[in-house]
Amino acid sequence: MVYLQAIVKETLCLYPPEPVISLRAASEDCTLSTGYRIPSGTRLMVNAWKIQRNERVWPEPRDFQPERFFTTNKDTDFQGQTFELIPFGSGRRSCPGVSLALKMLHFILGSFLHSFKVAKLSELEDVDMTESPGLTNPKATPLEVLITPRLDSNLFEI
Ligand code: HEM
Repeated sequence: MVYLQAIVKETLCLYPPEPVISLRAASEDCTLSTGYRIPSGTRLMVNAWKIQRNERVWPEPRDFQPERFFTTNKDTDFQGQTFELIPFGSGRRSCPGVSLALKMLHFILGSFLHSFKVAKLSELEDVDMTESPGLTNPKATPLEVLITPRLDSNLFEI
């Protein structure tokens, strides 16, 4: 279960369902470390997708490496205080559904993988993970996989 939780973290890191977090307004003047000056009142959108692939923060950011959450990023969580991983946002308007979402993701993914084997259509071709523009980070090509029951077939009879 610990490894499955790391897989969910890595998935929400590489493919945040809300890649650009909605509007905020700067409450006071500030200057970012990159030198940008942001006057008070400026409307801002936070690009979580970009932050979560920033190589200054994440080693090999484009590789799918759930194990990073046991080593280099073991203290990174979804509480909104580790700003390199913010798929649920941060602060007063962060996602109130985070606990429910994580419980459901772990439960559904765990039950699904326990019950079914999932395979690619072709051993020779990788799954196309290209993303396309959209509010919810849709994939460019719909996912097609082969799903076969792992458990005895009479367990699926009603
Ligand atoms: C993987 C699942 C989910 C993800 C990635 C997600 C992500 C987000 C993000 C990024 C925001 C904006 C946060 C911000 O502006 O800082 C948000 C807001 C919100 N989410 Fe979620 N969410 C998920 C599931 C859920 C669930 C299960 C519920 C409810 C049962 C929920 C209810 C809400 C609500 C009501 C807001 C608006 C909060 C506000 O504006 O004050 N979300 N979510």
